Amino acid sequence: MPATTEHSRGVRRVAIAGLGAVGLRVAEALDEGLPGCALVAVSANDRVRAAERLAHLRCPVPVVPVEDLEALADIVVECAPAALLPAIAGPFLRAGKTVIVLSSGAILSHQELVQLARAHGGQIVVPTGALLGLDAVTAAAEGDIRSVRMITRKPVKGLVGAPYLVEHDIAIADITEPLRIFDGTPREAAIGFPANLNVAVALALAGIGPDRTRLEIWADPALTRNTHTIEVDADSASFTMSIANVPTDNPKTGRITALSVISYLRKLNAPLRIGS
Ligand SMILES: NC(=O)C1=CN([C@@H]2O[C@H](COP(=O)(O)OP(=O)(O)OC[C@H]3O[C@@H](n4cnc5c(N)ncnc54)[C@H](OP(=O)(O)O)[C@@H]3O)[C@@H](O)[C@H]2O)C=CC1
Ligand SMILES: O=C([O-])CC(=O)C(=O)O
Repeated sequence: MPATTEHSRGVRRVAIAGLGAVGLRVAEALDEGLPGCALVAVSANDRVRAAERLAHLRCPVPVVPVEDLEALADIVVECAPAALLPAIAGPFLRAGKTVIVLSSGAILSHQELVQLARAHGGQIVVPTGALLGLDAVTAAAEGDIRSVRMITRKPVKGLVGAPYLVEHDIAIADITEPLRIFDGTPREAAIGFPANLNVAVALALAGIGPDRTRLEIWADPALTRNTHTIEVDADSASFTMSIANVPTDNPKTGRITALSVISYLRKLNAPLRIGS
């Protein structure tokens, strides 16, 4: 029997659930061409507007409700509001397929999705997204990590409206100095900042979990970029890394987020794969 080659493995059909700052950029990259991947369908809230946003693609694809995606695709990129994670991921995982999750904060309150993946041979992929260094953190976690700390600084418009600020009556619209607005864990932040701190949950899942990881969030009126610094102390290494994200049209979301998904999809079929 001939050996299976990249060529004979066939093309992976990719669906995108959510056509905002992340989804549209990923759709454009797939349309431009990622070896071994083909965009087959997308979902959005406003399907008419989504079709208009896809009109410039070389090969526009259908815009369908999220429940129709699984029949069309092998992989789904979840980049929609966090509350939709189970509806998007569930059907793919039940079919033993792959779900790339951007709303990673929602994984903590939907652990049943991990059970589904385990039971049916599917996989949930949390890309590095707007963060950095998850390869080093997962490697360190194979040994003993003593502590992980993350400090996030965001422009005011990247934070306004977060439930934590509303519940604790913290006003940031008119601050003139940096203000620490949160000191806690990624598990708490996933509830209080569901659209702002997916990166902290991704870091926690890579390292020592959502209760032992420490997180500070600052609102900084002088900033134009979302910045994240992670500090890890492990028996294998100590490291500190920072990233300053250029925002997209959505001030909560850095440009590098979509690029992280694109690089993951490109690696799926690459003859030389860099990074884990
Ligand atoms: N892990 C990470 O590092 C990061 C994660 N994120 C997270 O990724 C997700 C996507 O971010 P972003 O692209 O900036 O978000 P946007 O708000 O820009 O886009 C969200 C998209 O979801 C669509 N949507 C809303 N309701 C539905 C529905 N019922 N069915 C299908 N689609 C729907 C919207 O449709 P419409 O266009 O019609 O309104 C929109 O296209 C968010 O959860 C965000 O918090 C963001 C940055 C970094
Ligand atoms: O964590 C997020 O969801 C987004 C974020 O901070 C960023 O884009 O820098």
